[in-house]
Amino acid sequence: MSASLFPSAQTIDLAPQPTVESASRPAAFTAVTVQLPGSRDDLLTNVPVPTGVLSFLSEGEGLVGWGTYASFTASGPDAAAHIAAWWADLSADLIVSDDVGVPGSGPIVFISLGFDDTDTSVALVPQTVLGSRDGRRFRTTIGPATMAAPPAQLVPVTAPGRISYSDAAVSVSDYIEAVTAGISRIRAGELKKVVLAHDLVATAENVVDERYVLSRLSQAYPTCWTFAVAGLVGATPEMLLRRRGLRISSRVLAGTAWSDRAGAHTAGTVATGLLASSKDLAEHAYAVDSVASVLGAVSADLQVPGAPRALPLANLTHLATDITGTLPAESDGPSTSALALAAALHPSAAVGGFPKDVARGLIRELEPMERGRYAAPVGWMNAAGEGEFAIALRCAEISGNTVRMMAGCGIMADSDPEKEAREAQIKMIPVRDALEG
Ligand SMILES: C=C(O[C@@H]1C=C(C(=O)O)C=C[C@H]1O)C(=O)O
Repeated sequence: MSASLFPSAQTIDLAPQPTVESASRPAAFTAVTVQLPGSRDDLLTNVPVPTGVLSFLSEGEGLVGWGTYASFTASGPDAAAHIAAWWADLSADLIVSDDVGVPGSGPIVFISLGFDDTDTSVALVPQTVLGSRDGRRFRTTIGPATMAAPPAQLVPVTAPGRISYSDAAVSVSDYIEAVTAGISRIRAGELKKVVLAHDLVATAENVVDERYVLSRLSQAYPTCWTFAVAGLVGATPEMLLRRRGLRISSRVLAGTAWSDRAGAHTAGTVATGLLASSKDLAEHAYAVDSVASVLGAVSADLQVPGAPRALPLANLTHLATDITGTLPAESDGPSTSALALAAALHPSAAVGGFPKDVARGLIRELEPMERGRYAAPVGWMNAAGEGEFAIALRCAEISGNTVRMMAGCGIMADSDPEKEAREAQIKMIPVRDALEG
């Protein structure tokens, strides 16, 4: 965990304070966004610090940030609501100047929620954000009105060096046992689907430079969202909730196949098999229904495709459904912010199971590890409640030389435990490859 930045408080911090000392707090805090000259260089190459990096990037567009203007942690069932209230207060106090006016310009907060009520959720307002949207570059600086944009003293990126792996809380054989138990419970009629995960620790020779991992992830998985918040770093293919103006969308994934033969994904055979797999289609349908039922309650025109498509990534192929809708202007408010909607969707059946509460209980019982912020919403939001929250997958918690990876699979009545264990291994490849360079 990002222990240096965020002590793992198990209680809600009810009196959050900006990290700037209130005694020395000047009268005005500003968020100033300026347009920068057009540039095609990778945003990550501009991040001056090796750790505490903030990132939310896809196809070269998005946001990176560093420095802490303010931070907040919370846990419990209302963690997201506490973060939302904190952010509303904090952003209301900022004097904003934004000549750019694109998604992500102006003041923003990066948020990474905890998976379960006992896991700590983190919110962080950076001092500096660099953004790229629709070909436009911008920089936002948040701080005292008198503060100039801090000069970026770029610390050179370093490689992690030799990597060794060891079991973490749930080894592969423990995982196979847990999946076997999950299958029995499904067959006994307790639930229909449960998503079970396990972890693996990589130890690097050197302190891990988050930029090294992020750059490699974004190059290998350009269509995924390369994210970093408080040491949780990954490249996820799954968008839980995006909100722009009143438009909302979600990319639901569940159902996975791969080939051990290089290049087989693009050949289409994996996709064809996946689209014909009744196990994967049923697993996918639970995930789609779990998202559509929540968003259908807030959007009268929700569009849900009748069948999934295949989404090939470099290491595997998923079944994917893109859902879109519009929020009614008259009922818009804090309950329909991107964060509130992401929290209401979490955990979707893509990472929890069905029925939701039974699956959550079974995960606690069969998975003897803390998910922390793995498999929970991660992203950013502005003061108007627009933003993007992906599901934190294909990721790891980085702390010093230690990198804890987590990955899991949707378990159904007809799952094969050995195959699910193999799938979880394949889902760890993105971070392993990024570390090994
Ligand atoms: C749980 C993970 O991935 C999820 C599970 C999937 C599956 O079981 O087919 C597919 C995509 C994700 O929704 C993970 O990557 O750890």
